[in-house]
Amino acid sequence: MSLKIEIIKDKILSENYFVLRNITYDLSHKGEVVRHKREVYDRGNGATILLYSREKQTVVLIRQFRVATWVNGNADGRLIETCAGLLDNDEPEVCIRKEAIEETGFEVGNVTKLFELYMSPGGVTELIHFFIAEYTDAQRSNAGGGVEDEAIDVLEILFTQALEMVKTGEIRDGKTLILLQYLQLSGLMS
Ligand SMILES: Nc1nc2c(ncn2[C@@H]2O[C@H](COP(=O)(O)OP(=O)(O)O[C@H]3O[C@H](CO)[C@@H](O)[C@H](O)[C@@H]3O)[C@@H](O)[C@H]2O)c(=O)[nH]1
Ligand SMILES: [Mg+2]
Repeated sequence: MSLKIEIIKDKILSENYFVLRNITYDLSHKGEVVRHKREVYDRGNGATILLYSREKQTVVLIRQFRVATWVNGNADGRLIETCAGLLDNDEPEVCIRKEAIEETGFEVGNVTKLFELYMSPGGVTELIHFFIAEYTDAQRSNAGGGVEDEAIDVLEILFTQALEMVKTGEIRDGKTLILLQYLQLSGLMS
C-alpha cells in the first residue's frame, strides 16, 4: 500500500553552495495522518570507484582533508577514501572516469557499475553510483592529486593491507568499506 504525501511547506533555509530545506508534510499511513517537519540537505549526487589490480594485488585509494570529519572526531581531518566526485551535469560513468584521472591519475578502461546507494537517508538527498575497474600501470596518465585546491594524496596499497586498515580504523569511510568488501566477496582478486 502506497503512502500519500502532502507537502504543507517547503522552505529554503540556506542556499549558499548547496541547498538546505525544511519540508513540512502530512503523511497518510494506515488511515492516520501524521505531520513531519524535516530538514533535507541537497548536495547533489555522486559517483565513486575502486581501482584494483589482480596482478599486483593492490588497490588505489586517496587521502584528503574532510572538514566535516574534522569537526566530528577525526583528529587530523584526513580521510582515506575511494576516488569520488559530484556528478554535476555528467552521467555517472562520465563523471567517474574524469574523477579517476583528476584524483588518482589513472585513465581506466572498462568500468563496472555495481549499485546506487543512498548514503545518509535520514536527511541528505545524495545518491552515490558505485563502480569498480581493474587498472594497470600503463594507464597512469598523470600523478593525480585532484584539481584546484583539492590537495589529494594517492595511495596504491596491497589489498590485504587495505582490509587490515579497516580493522584498525585507519579506513572509516562508508563508501570505501562497501567497495573493499565487495571486492573481497566478488573473488575478483583471487
Ligand atoms: N566553495 C565551496 N566549494 C565546495 C563546497 N563544497 C564542496 N566544494 C568543492 O566542490 C568540489 C567537490 O569535489 P568532488 O571531487 O567533485 O566531490 P567530493 O567532495 O569528492 O565528493 C564525493 O565524495 C563525497 C564523499 O563520499 C560524496 O558525498 C559526493 O557525492 C562525491 O561522491 C571540491 O573541489 C570542493 O572544493 C563548499 O561548500 N564551498
Ligand atoms: Mg572527490
